[in-house]
Order: sequence, then structure tokens, then C-alpha cells
Amino acid sequence: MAVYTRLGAEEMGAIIATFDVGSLVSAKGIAEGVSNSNWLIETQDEQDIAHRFILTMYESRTDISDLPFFLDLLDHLAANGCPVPRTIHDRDGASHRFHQGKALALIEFLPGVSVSDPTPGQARAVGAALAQVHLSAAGFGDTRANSMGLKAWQQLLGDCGHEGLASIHPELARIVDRELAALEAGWPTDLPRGVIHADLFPDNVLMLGDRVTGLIDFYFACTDITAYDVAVTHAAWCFSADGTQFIPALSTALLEGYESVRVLSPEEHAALPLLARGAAMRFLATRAYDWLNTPADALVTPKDPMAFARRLKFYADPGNAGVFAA
Ligand SMILES: Nc1ncnc2c1ncn2[C@@H]1O[C@H](COP(=O)(O)OP(=O)(O)O)[C@@H](O)[C@H]1O
Ligand SMILES: N[C@@H](CCOP(=O)(O)O)C(=O)O
Repeated sequence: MAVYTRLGAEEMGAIIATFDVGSLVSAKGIAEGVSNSNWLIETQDEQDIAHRFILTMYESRTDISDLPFFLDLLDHLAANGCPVPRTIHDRDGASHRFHQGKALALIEFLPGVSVSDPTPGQARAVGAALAQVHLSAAGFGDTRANSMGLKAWQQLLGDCGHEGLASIHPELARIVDRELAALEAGWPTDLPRGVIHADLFPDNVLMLGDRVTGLIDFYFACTDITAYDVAVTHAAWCFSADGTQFIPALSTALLEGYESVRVLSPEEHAALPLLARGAAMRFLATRAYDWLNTPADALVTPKDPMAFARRLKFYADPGNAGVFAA
């Protein structure tokens, strides 16, 4: 349940009144999500027209100094035709404000649902939408370093320790040591860079049929290798949830969809197998850390790190490099 902060009706009404969006009709906590508190807000304007918004209250995992980057990026991408929610600025023109010491933002509600078993048509559409974001973000002036890059994976997995990793799976420490060394030695430095989403999992994409209606949750967005975002999205979309099954039809469709909008260079194609190992390591690292450090009575159930250890094994197998061939 991702509503960490309780807000009373009067409190919520006062918050909504700071925006020029009509008066509050209802506010429902949203169960999905893990990082921040979210409410579906309904308002009514003076012409009795109903409007819907998402109110997000940023909890401890989001660095508030990064909010201008995330929220300005949404406005930039929306203005350039990408299917992302616009932010609603308050009566003072600010994209976020503070309530009881916590930052909050009101953003446009987008229709659609997150798919659990994507079809190739849906994977194709997501690939195309990702490429559209990459091209549109080229004109965005701000930058943000990736706080979840190689150094962070090393740090998180170091904090887990060999014993911690072994408690998840007896083979995990050995795989992590070998793969981290390979990633450190071979991580590319000369590929095209730009703003990337960095967490485009199915639960961060809203769809109606084969149409992408919303790309959401840009709270890991940063400036990094563009093709790394393709690798992250590939790892997130092209396997069964537990990582045991690679689904070639989804992979082909995702990559074709992406390249229908932005063609990957031969250098990017060649780097994708290693970038995908990095993508799998990134989610293995955060999941392993959370697996070992989430209190038993926490509201959030930690996600399975082994689902990404299996993807990592798949990507590290030279026999599978052809997946990313041009
Ligand atoms: N702009 C939006 N339009 C419609 N639903 C949204 C929007 N933003 C968030 N949601 C809903 O809220 C849920 C949690 O949002 P998300 O940003 O993924 O939270 P978290 O960062 O905590 O994971 C999503 O799964 C979706 O159901
Ligand atoms: N996508 C990550 C977890 C990050 O959570 P999100 O709800 O903010 O996308 C994973 O699956 O490990």
C-alpha cells in the first residue's frame, strides 16, 4: 500500500485549494507503487466539469533537490508530444510545494492500465515511446547524474556482503563478483548520452490496448548512456516475471519499435549485451539490498532479486548475444 502519510479531508481540501483546479470532490489513496504516497484526486470546476489528477507526496526515497529536474522534464516531454503527465503548477506558479515538511506535486491523470503479460504489439509500442522520449529529451536543458550507476551497484552489493548474498542464493556472491568485475572493466564511455527514464517497467507504463497512454514514475530519470535505457526496458519487458523465460517475440518487437523511431548505431548494438548485464545487475543490486534490509513489518513486500540474477545469467551467456544483433 503506497500511502505512507495520512491526510484528513480538510487538509486535503486546503492543499487542492492552492491549485487552480476547482474544488475537491474525492481523494482516494492508490495502492500501487512503493516509493511515494499517491492519491487519485477528483475536483469539480465552476462549470460543474469534473477533473482528475494524481497528487504525489514525496517520501524519504526521493531527494527533494532533484524534483525540479523530474517535474520540469515531464513538462518538457509533454510539450514535445510524449505521452507523459503534465505537472499542474500551483497558484504561485510552482511545480511543487511543501506540506508538513514534505514536498508534494499535482500531476495530470492519464487513462490506461499497466499490463502484466505484454503482447508483442504492446512491447513494440513501448519501444517506440521510449525512443520518442530519447529524441524529445535532447532539447531539455537540465542534467542529473545517475545515482543508480555502477558505483551504486558496487556499494549496495558490498553492503549486502557475501553472507547476505549467500543467504539469498548459494551461487549469488560468486555471480555478483564475476559480473561486477566484467562490468567495471568493459563499461562503455563513448556511446551517445542523454536523458533516460532508467526504470521503464510495465508498472510504469499505462496502456489502452496497444497504445501507450502514459509513461510515469520518472523518479530515477537521469543523464546516462541512451542505449542503457533500451537495455533496462529490455530486461523489464522481455522475460517472464521470475526471469526464467526469455520471450523472443517481445524482444524483437521492443527493439523494432524502438528503431522505428530512433535507429541504434552499430556501436550501440554491439554494446547492448554488456549494457543489459548492467541493467540486470542494477535491479539485482537494489532488490538484494531491499530483500536483506526491509523490516518484516514494513508496508512494502521486497521484490525477488533472483528474478534479475536469472536475467543477468541469460545476458552474460555469449550464446545469447545475438538477441541484440542489428
Ligand atoms: N499520471 C498518472 N495517471 C494515472 N495514474 C497514475 C499516474 N501517476 C501514477 N499513477 C498511478 O499511481 C501508481 C503509483 O505511481 P508511481 O509513480 O509508480 O509510484 P511509486 O513511485 O511509488 O512507484 C501507478 O501504478 C498508477 O496506478
Ligand atoms: N522497478 C524496480 C523497482 C522500482 O520501483 P518503482 O515502483 O519506483 O518503479 C524493480 O522492479 O526492482
